[in-house]
Amino acid sequence: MERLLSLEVKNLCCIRDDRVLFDNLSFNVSSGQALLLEGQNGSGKSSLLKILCGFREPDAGEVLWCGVEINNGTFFEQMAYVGHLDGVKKELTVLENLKIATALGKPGYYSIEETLEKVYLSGYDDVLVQSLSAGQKRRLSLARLLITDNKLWILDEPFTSLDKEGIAIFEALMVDHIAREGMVVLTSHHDITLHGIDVQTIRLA
Ligand SMILES: Nc1ncnc2c1ncn2[C@@H]1O[C@H](COP(=O)(O)OP(=O)(O)OP(=O)(O)O)[C@@H](O)[C@H]1O
Repeated sequence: MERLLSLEVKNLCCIRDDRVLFDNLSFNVSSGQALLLEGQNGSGKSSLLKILCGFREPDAGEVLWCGVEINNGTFFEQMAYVGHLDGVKKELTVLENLKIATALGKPGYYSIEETLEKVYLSGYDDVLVQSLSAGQKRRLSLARLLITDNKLWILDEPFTSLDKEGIAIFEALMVDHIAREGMVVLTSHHDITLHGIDVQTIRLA
C-alpha cells in the first residue's frame, strides 16, 4: 500500500480589497478522499484554490503537503490545477497540446490515444484547438489530468461547458483517480456524484 498523502490547511485567512473572504479556515484531505468547496459567487472558492496551488500567498495560515510547506518541487510535481481558463494553446492541435502536457510531467495512467478515447476526442488529434467547441476544449483541458501522474487534482468548476455525458465521464474518472489513492479538491456549482467516495464539503460563507 502506498504512503498516505495529505493536504493540510491550518488557520488560513484571505483578504481581498479589504474584505475578509475567509479566516481561521482549517481542514485536511488525504489520499482516497475528495473535498468539495461550495459557496455563492464571490465567496472566495477560486481564491482558496489558488492558495492551495501555491499561486497566491495566504494573508495568514499555512498549507502543508505531507507535513511540509507547499513551496517546493515535490508538491508541484504531484499537483495538477485546472482553472476557469482551459489552459490549452489554441494555435496548436489537440495532439500537440497533449504532447506538451506529457513532456511537462511524469507519465500518467493513460497513453494519449487512450485518453482521447476516454474523453471522446478520438479522431480530433489533428484539429486545431481554436476549432473545437467550448465543451470539447474543456474535455481536452481535463484530459491533461489523465496523461500525467499527479496525485492531487485541484479543479475550479471542472464541469463548466460539459454536457451531461461529459460530466458523467469526468465524475467516473475522478472516482477512478481517488480509488487509486489520488485526491481531488474542487469547486462546482453543479451537483456532483462520486459513487463510493468519501466527499468532504466545505461551504464558504
Ligand atoms: N484578481 C483579483 N483582484 C482583486 N480582487 C479579486 C481578484 N479576484 C477575485 N477578487 C475578489 O475576491 C472575491 C472572491 O473571488 P473568487 O473568484 O475567489 O470567488 P468565487 O467564490 O470563486 O466566485 P465564483 O463562484 O463567482 O467563481 C470577489 O469579491 C472578487 O471580487
